[in-house]
Order: sequence, then C-alpha cells, then structure tokens
Amino acid sequence: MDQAFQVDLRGVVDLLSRHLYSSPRVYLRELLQNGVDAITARGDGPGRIRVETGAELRVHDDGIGLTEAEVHELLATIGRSSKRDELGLARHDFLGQFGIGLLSAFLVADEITVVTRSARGGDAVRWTGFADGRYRVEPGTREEPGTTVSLRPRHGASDWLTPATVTELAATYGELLPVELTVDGRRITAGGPPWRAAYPDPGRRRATLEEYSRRLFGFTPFDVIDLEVPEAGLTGVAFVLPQPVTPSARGAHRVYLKRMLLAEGVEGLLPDWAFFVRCVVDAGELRPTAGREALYEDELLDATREALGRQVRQWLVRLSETDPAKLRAFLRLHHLGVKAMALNDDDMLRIVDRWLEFETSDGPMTLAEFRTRHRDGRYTADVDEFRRLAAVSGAQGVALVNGGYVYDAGIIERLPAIDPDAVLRPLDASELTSHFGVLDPETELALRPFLSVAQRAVDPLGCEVVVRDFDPASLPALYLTSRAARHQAELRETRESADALWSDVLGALEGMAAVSDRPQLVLNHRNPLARRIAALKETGLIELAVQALYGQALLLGHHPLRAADTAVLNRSFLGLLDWAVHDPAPEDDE
Ligand SMILES: Nc1ncnc2c1ncn2[C@@H]1O[C@H](COP(=O)(O)OP(=O)(O)OP(=O)(O)O)[C@@H](O)[C@H]1O
Repeated sequence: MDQAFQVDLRGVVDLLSRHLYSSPRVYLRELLQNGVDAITARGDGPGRIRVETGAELRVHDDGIGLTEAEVHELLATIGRSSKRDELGLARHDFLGQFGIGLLSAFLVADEITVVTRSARGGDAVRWTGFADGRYRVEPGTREEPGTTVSLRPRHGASDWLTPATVTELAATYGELLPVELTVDGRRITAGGPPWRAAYPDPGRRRATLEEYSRRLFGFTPFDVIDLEVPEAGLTGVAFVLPQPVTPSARGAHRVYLKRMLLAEGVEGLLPDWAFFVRCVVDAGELRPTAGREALYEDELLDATREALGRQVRQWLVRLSETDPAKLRAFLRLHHLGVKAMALNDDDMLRIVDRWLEFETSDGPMTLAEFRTRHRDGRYTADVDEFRRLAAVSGAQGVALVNGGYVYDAGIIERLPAIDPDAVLRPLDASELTSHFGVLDPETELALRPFLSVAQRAVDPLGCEVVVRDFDPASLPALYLTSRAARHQAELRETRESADALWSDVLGALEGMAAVSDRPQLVLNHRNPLARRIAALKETGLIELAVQALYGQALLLGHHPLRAADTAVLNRSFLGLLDWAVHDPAPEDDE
C-alpha cells in the first residue's frame, strides 16, 4: 500500500530560514503578499490590508477568504497553492506561486492563527498551525469576508514584531502596493511608483524623482533616465550616479515585482557596463527565485537586461546630439564605463572617438582630432612606453597616443569598425631609429674609436651603442627596446632559470635573433654633453660616462632595472664622483 510523506515542519522551517530566506524579516512580506493576492482573487473594489501590532501581530485583508475545505487543502498542505493553473505554472496576476510563503511566519512565531471567511459563502473558519506540524480547524467568528492572520512572537523573536520594525518592513516591502496598506492606522502606501504618477510639469516630476533618489540611494542624480520594457511589464527609472565608481562595483538595483519589493540590491538587472546607474523598476512579468530575493535567470531577464542597456545607451547618444556640455560632464565622471561599452558597441565607440580626450604626444585630444591631424599616427599599449617615447617620437614627426590605460588599446584597435580608414598602428620603438638622422661619414669615422670603447662598456649588459642625430637635443641618450628585443630578454631570463635541456632549446632560439634585435643605447649627437663625452680620450672615463648615460636612460624611460643594471649605475656614479673630486689617494686609507 502507498504511504504519504510525513513532514517534520521544524526541519522544513529550519531549511527555509537557513537556505531560502536571508532574514526572518521576509515573514511580513509573505503575509502582505497573501493579502494582496486574496484581494486580487476577490476582484472587486480596491482592497485594504490593515496591520496591527501589539501582543500579537495581526494582518487583516478584505480579500477572497477561504472555505473550510480550502483551509485544509491550502493552508495545511505544504507546496499547495491556489495561485497556479493546471499546468503548474505561476498564474499571472498573483505574487505567490510556490505554496510555502505562509511557513515563513514560523521564522518568528511558534503558532499561526488564521481566521477567514470566504467571499463565496460558508461559515467563518479558525485555523491554528503549530511549528511542530500539528494544525487545528474549528468554527471562527468573522462577519465580513476576508482573512486575519495572527502571530504571537516566539521567545527571542519579538524584535521582529515591534511597531517600529513592522512599520519599517511594511514601508520597505509594501510602499508601492496597489492596495491600501496601513500599520496601526498609519497609511504606508502613497500613490504607487513615483515615476508613473501625474505631475503638473516636467520640472516637478524631475524634482520629485531627485528627492526619491536621495531618499533611496543617498545621492542627487546627475540625470534621470526613464526605463520601459513592455515584454517584461517593466517601468522604472535609472539614476545616473553623480560620482565616479569603479567598473568592478556591481550595480545594485531596487526591484519591485507587481509593486511588491523583491530586493534592494538586485544584481544583473542591467549589463555589467552600466555600473554608473542605480535603477528602481517595477516589473509584472519577471520571475522571482523561490526565496523572492533575486530575479530568476531566464530568457525574459536576458532580453530585459539588453533592452535596459539599450535605453541607457540611447540616453547617451541623445545627450551627445543635444547637450554636448552635459555629455562632457558625464564623461568626466564615467569615462571608464563608456569605454567599457565602446569595446562592444559602435555607437559608444563613436562617442568615445568624438568626445573623449586621450593623452597624445601633442597634448590631450580626442581620437577623431588626432586622426585628422596625424594620418600616420601611432599608439603605445603601455603607459610607461608612452612616457618614455612621446617626446622623442613627437620630435621625429611620429605622433603618439597613449593607449596604456584600461580599455584604451582595445578601443583604438576597434576604430576601423566605425571608420575603415581609422587605422592607428602600434609603435615599435625600434622603428623610431629609422627617423633619426645618421651622422656624416667623416664624423662617423672619427667616432669609431670612441664607439668601440663605449660598446665594450655596455656589452655585458646586452645592448648595442649607436650614435644618431635627433630631437629633442636636451636628451643625451635614449634606451630603445623593440618588441623583438623584449622577447629576447624574456628568453634569456627564462634560460637562466630553466633546466639544461630546455635551456639548450631556448639558447638555439636566441641564437636565431638578428643583431639589431638587441636593445639599443642611442647617443644623441645633437646633445652637447653627449658630444663632449664622444670627444673624450681617457678610456676609463669614457666607460664610466657611457655606463652612466646607460643607467640614466633606463631610469628616465622607466625601464625595469636588473641587478646588473643597478650595479652599473652605482659603479658609474661613484666612479664619476671620484673623477670629479680628483682624489687619487683617500687620506684615511691607512
Ligand atoms: N490571506 C489569505 N487569504 C486567502 N487565502 C490565503 C491567504 N493566505 C494564504 N492563503 C491561501 O493559502 C495558500 C498557501 O499560501 P502560501 O503563502 O503558503 O503560498 P503561496 O502564496 O500560494 O505561494 P508562495 O510560496 O509563493 O508565497 C495560498 O495559495 C492561498 O490560497
């Protein structure tokens, strides 16, 4: 013979409280929700829910009520809900659907009493449920159809049922409900969502919404964007933050479902890039998870997220067309978000191209401007490299954009998507030397002896010395690594720490590199100091001076210093000092 499951209610309640609900506070939401649903089911009149605090908490509604048979079937059967149709799907107009909400009252009470009278006839019924799983049904007294749920707080849970807490919870969850809600006679509901109310003029609407943002989120918004997604039965507003935020801060939004608060910190309602807005929305068609504290991930939520993203984007595009000053102010605050968007979106890319200033060797300017000024401009994908090369490169007529900040290189590489001619190539430092002037053969020849001493001085450091003639003349020496040279350096480092076999393989690879792939120390013959050094005759002094130039070029270019580099830097500094003070035999030597 088949047997029925036995349910230990205490275990179920424990499960709910630990795993389904984040806090016992949801008990009031579930009671309000049942009241609203009962009013919806009754269908006539606006409906009222009255909450009374005291020794017992009472929630009265003038909804459909229950007959005795329904009490047995619905209140006393876990997982049974009147709010589903035959297929087991959530019925559209109701908040509840799972048939477990009433159990949440056991989070704060050991005993729940329901006195109800059905609007469809029959006598009043009194049902009492106990946390241990027993229940009792007896005749009740009640004149009007509707339901009253009473809770006597459990020892230790009375804080959840104080007038102050109940008022706060009722306001939090029920402020926007379409039925009249009062707590101890004080009205909680006030006219529904403020973004849907009627206003005498747009200015008043704006002022009210700004005040609403201050109350909810604590900031006066930079702007207010209206949101609407009909498929999701969604309306709402997005408040643009007046301060910059990091893109990693996930936007937490306030979401109402059928005008009952789902949660104050819902993530994933908007695309990640829209981290610069906080939204309040009310949706009729989105589904909650069973705990009713988050949105259920389904296709509709996906589509909604995209639609909301589009609306935030349209706001920006409109701003760029109608109010450039405001757009600029927005970009000063939230350029990171806009850049993140531009990586996937052509409209945003156009806005970035046209409005956002980048650092360039010609000073700050937009990419669009940069491209009209410099047909063959280049970019660096590294801030240090930009710092290092902007002046030199600019002086050679190769204009440079700093693409080293977050998203920038990606944006520059994506430019051809909006303009096929908008190709900016990355700068390879080694090609800069091709712009540098070579010396006339005579000077070149005269420098040979110097060069061979200089080369010896930096040979152990793996770099090649050349002398060129370039601007700016104030720069005595420049250290240039090409991409290939950087790759070689990495190989060498790996080889030093690799085991024998592997290091042979790497060694073979390294051998294949052309000589010109070594980093170069380019001495500037246009610089007076460099010229004086090149004219020195004293071998020791030449070595010290070239090593000092090498070290200074490394430091100036923010290149990483290896142990050997630091040693050379120290030695050359002390050596030059020694030369400078001309003290062949320190006195305190003995
Ligand atoms: N105030 C009420 N008036 C009329 N019927 C009620 C009331 N409260 C509960 N019920 C009945 O009891 C059933 C079970 O309620 P319960 O809150 O456990 O689940 P639910 O509201 O159906 O779904 P959910 O778990 O999503 O809240 C409801 O479907 C409803 O038929």
